[in-house]
Amino acid sequence: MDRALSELRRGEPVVLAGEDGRALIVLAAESATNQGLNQLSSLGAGTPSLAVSGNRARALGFDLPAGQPVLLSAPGGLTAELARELADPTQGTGTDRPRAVASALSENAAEAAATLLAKLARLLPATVVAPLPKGQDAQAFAKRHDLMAVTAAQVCDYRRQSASTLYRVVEASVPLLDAEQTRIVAFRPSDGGPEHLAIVIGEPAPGEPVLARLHSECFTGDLLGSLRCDCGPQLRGAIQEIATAGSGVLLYLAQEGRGIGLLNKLRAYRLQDGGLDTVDANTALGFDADERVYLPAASMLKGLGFARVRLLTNNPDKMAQLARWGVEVVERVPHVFPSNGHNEAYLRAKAERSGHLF
Ligand SMILES: Nc1nc2c(ncn2[C@@H]2O[C@H](COP(=O)(O)OP(=O)(O)OP(=O)(O)O)[C@@H](O)[C@H]2O)c(=O)[nH]1
Ligand SMILES: [Zn+2]
Repeated sequence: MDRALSELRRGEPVVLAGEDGRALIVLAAESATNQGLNQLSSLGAGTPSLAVSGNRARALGFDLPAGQPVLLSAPGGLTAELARELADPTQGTGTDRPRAVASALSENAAEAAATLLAKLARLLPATVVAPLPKGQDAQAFAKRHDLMAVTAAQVCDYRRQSASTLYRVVEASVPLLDAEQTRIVAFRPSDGGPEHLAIVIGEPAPGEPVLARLHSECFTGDLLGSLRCDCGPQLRGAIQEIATAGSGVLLYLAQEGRGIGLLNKLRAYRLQDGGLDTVDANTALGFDADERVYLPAASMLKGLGFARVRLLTNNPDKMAQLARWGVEVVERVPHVFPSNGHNEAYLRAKAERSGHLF
């Protein structure tokens, strides 16, 4: 899977065997070149089309269900430029919709796995796809053409699989300005995927409910002090609050931009500057409003000996997901900071559209 993700990022095709018995040759729309599309045409059995999420299709103006994958075909032929424009609302003129014809696919179509594969590669959820010639075995075809091959089952199971293989790599003492008695415990999945950190302050007693904060990475807010969001104050505020309480743990989770990745978050910011709120910007790009998964967080907490938490959060989804993955949230501790003159609309959207409890 990780090799397939990196192939997609490099603009190389990957073979994907669907649950529906069909197999596709897949290119990520945002890294596709015309040379790649030609290669797809000559390898595949049909004209390449663009697979997008239902959210992206709706943003393009097609009246189709949000949750289903959609196939866009271009009557005049799909070029790399058109694929990118259809995939990326921050590119092009926004007048491409009439140049594409949309058809909704079933939820378990191989194209849905192709979209998820692009998301896992931290790319826009849109792929150029061509069906494998009839009667071809996906593995044998990939081997013959020196391509990576994955199955839809591997794609759909990737996050769970990755979280279940997280292991402790190293632990070191790192005194912090606001919490001198701090250690960082680093976790890595066995496939070499994203690493997550547990920042353990003081000596929380295993078995007792631990004061915990799940913090999703925010390069702009955490490191640069961006005023567009509330992440910086929430990060430092959590460290201070845990230190004041005596002990606790902050998980620093590698899921930037609510799981869409930093570059896509910057794309979402462009759309927000054009008038969309934080939720609509995500869906216009083709993502869900929130793509985060807290299974790695639950695995890390349990790995550290904590099955019960007092959770610093305003986000009900964090509590629901932790409970689902076997960590009991015995109490929610509100984690609210004053707005700063730039993030009012963002905070309002969190409360009104994402159900945050302010
Ligand atoms: N896609 C997207 N992500 C954003 C935006 N603003 C902030 N983020 C990301 O949102 C996440 C915020 O994470 P958290 O503070 O842990 O979560 P939260 O949902 O705000 O929940 P609580 O703070 O626990 O109440 C970080 O990954 C940020 O990078 C935005 O406009 N778009
Ligand atoms: Zn932020």
